[in-house]
Amino acid sequence: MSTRERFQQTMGDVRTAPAVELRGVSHLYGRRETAVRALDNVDVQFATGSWTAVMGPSGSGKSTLLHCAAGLERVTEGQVIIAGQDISAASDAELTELRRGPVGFVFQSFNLIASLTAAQNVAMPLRLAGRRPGRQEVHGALAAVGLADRARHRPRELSGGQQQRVAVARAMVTRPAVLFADEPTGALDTRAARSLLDLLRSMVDHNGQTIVMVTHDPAAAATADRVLFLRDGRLVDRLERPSARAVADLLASWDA
Ligand SMILES: Nc1ncnc2c1ncn2[C@@H]1O[C@H](COP(=O)(O)OP(=O)(O)OP(=O)(O)O)[C@@H](O)[C@H]1O
Repeated sequence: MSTRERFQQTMGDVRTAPAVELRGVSHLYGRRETAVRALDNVDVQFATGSWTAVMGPSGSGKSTLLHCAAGLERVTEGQVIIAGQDISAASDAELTELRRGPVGFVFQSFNLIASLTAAQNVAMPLRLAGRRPGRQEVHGALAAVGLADRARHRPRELSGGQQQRVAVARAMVTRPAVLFADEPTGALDTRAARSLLDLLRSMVDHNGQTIVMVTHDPAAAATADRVLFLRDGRLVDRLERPSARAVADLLASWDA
């Protein structure tokens, strides 16, 4: 194989490499007899430019999976590889760096700072990383979520759906390789939820964003490319390009 062919093959591998990979990941909370095995030997890959929904009963380990995959929680066993970097052995300082760069997080409760404007909230991750936020950068992130005209508004002057869009802009301003979302539509009404899901869909389709999202809502899960089902800390099922009906049927079959 020529050098050029080898180079092209390597570039192909880089492009098709998963954005996040969990290898044999287990996570225990507590110690000895009181320990809870929240994740049990999970192997999964999240392809670059794909959107995965994670579902399962309460306590099945969904948030733990998200937190371990994002480097917010250290795994007890196994490896987590984000953007080609094994973070399992990363130092606390390296994990902090990771949270300021390759990973973005959106929570159910928005978590915006009430006293700051939308633009100041979006600028916060850049400031925390020691950077002086550029006006274009911050306003570009707000414009991308359809809120260019709300930059000076404070969270209480925005609807729930708009606040969650600000949270998405804040997560995206550092251009993370992966956006993790924990019940992002959980506090929104049906219309605001739909609009947020459409925004996430277009980020995947038009920008090649990778998204991993925990949800209880079959309609939200059906907007993703793939749904993974967790039970007792194990991946027990998956659906590709699911309909809301298929997701709801599978959930119902577990309760039966
Ligand atoms: N900090 C903690 N200390 C001890 N046990 C914990 C802790 N966090 C979670 N657990 C336990 O780990 C298991 C998985 O919890 P996790 O929050 O990941 O579930 P989940 O599927 O996200 O649940 P829910 O849908 O209710 O949010 C549960 O049994 C839970 O009680």
